[in-house]
Amino acid sequence: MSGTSSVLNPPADAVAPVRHPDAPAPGELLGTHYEHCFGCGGGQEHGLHLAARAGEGVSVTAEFTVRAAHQGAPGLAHGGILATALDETLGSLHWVLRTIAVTGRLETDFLLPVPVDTVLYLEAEVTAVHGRKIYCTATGRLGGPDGDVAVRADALFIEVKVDHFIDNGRPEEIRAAMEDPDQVRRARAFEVNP
Ligand SMILES: CCCCCCCCCCCCCC(=O)SCCNC(=O)CCNC(=O)[C@H](O)C(C)(C)COP(=O)(O)OP(=O)(O)OC[C@H]1O[C@@H](n2cnc3c(N)ncnc32)[C@H](O)[C@@H]1OP(=O)(O)O
Repeated sequence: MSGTSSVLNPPADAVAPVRHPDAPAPGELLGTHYEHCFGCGGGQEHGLHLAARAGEGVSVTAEFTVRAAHQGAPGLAHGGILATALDETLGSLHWVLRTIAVTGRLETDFLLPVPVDTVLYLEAEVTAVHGRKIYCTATGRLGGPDGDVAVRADALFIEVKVDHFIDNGRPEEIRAAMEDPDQVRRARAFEVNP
């Protein structure tokens, strides 16, 4: 889209993304990557509780119901919350790539106001990969998966090793996550499966 920074345009030698052979089947619910994640975790009372599903190719779909706790203007979703919903949906793509990655850059367009109690129907896909750089795009629609686009984003995610979290996270949470065998198994599986 015009207005998107040139750093979000994949270089000429970028390659098409490849769906990992062990990616969840299209339609499968992805679940949370971390119980206390504000985007998808069940342990965050006012979090987004965003539910994402694997899509075809290297894509995902997700739904987010805007609640009163997510307001900016009266009765309307806060823009930062909508950016978070886009970021979380884009982050879910990495279940399909089976790569751990973090957001390096996220550029968002806010096209329509999003009222409290509405469902935002989100969709994201990886468009290209260049080394550790993962180029992706997302939309959020109102009224249904084919409804009007209310928000959209282009983003660059950067692949990292699990050490990114171990080295930079707060020791209490890292220790708790590392004591959760499911969390460790999941993180390691992402690292060892090319
Ligand atoms: C316990 C385990 C749990 C696991 C849970 C899974 C969590 C999932 C969470 C999901 C939650 C939802 C998601 C979230 O919210 S993720 C949370 C929000 N994001 C972050 O916290 C990331 C913070 N940033 C960093 O840690 C570093 O800057 C990273 C790791 C991103 C890069 O630093 P690193 O030292 O590693 O790499 P590099 O600097 O050599 O750069 C490498 C290449 O990338 C290019 N580049 C970099 N940045 C930008 C930029 N801004 N624009 C354009 N380009 C950029 C750079 O030019 C270079 O290109 P090239 O020279 O190679 O061509």
